[in-house]
Amino acid sequence: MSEQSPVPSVHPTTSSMQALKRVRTRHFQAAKEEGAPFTGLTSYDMLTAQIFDEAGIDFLLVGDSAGNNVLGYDTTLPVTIDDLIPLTRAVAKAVKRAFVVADMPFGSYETGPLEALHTAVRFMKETGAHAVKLEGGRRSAEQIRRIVDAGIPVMAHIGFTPQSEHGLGGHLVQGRGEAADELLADAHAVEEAGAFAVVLEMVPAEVAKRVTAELRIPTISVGAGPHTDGQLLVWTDWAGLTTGRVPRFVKQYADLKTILGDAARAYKADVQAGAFPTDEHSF
Ligand SMILES: Nc1nc(=O)c2c([nH]1)NC[C@@H]1CN(c3ccc(C(=O)N[C@@H](CCC(=O)O)C(=O)O)cc3)CN21
Ligand SMILES: CC(C)C(=O)C(=O)O
Ligand SMILES: [Mg+2]
Repeated sequence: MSEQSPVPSVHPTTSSMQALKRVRTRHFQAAKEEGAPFTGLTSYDMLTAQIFDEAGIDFLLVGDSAGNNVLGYDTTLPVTIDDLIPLTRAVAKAVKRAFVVADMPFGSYETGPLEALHTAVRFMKETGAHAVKLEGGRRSAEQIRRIVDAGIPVMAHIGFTPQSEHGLGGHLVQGRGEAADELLADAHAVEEAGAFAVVLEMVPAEVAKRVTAELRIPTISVGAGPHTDGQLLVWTDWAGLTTGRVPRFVKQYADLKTILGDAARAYKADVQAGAFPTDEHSF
């Protein structure tokens, strides 16, 4: 690093987000303008939320991916508001710095702006989350507008939207070829509706780059390449805990499946061998 141009304290070399007491919506905007990428992970419980918060992860999404990762469903479709409220409350209570986003589940906003507002109000009132997220571009624009007008920040989510996996015909990359224009239209629609950020899921990197350049609001990649303003991963994929198919866009930063499996086998072997518990574990 060159020492020739001292960096003013208001513009640290990494990100001005790191020093924040609490991350707020304007800081995502500032990060985009600074070109300092921010990070998010999903979280569904207090302990992971504390760990990720202390590690400096900027936002935690209490995703409806809890359906796959906590509740034992094959998809996110059966997940309800009542399933997510206690998980979101636990995450919001656990963090000091991270921005907490509550994911609105399938069937909680599609009928119209008032249903969407009612759901968003429930999450804000009952969980302590700082924003809500919902899926869909142009089709969800009125819902986004109504929630934002009530003073609730909205994170949009376009590209591959897991709640419509049957309509989309599987876990497929969105916005390829001619469909890039559709994706751009969705991105502009959510920005105009007042979303403070937009998740791009499973979108070609070059298309995500174009969206990021055209929008004023920050873009967040989950399987949309490196040219966005932030990155997001499902924590169980990222930590190597997922037992099912792990998407190609995931980088595994740990191997928790092996660590926990080895620990379970060692515990069982110790008990069978009389090696646990010993006097030091007894009263
Ligand atoms: N962000 C995210 N969204 C999801 O919907 C999701 C996760 N993560 N992680 C856990 C499960 C597993 N899912 C997925 C999603 C995509 C692929 C996948 O491998 N897709 C192909 C792309 C196919 C194409 O070319 O269109 C790939 O090669 O990555 C696998 C599992 C869905 N679930
Ligand atoms: C993958 C992200 C964007 C999500 O919606 C979830 O985890 O539920
Ligand atoms: Mg989700």
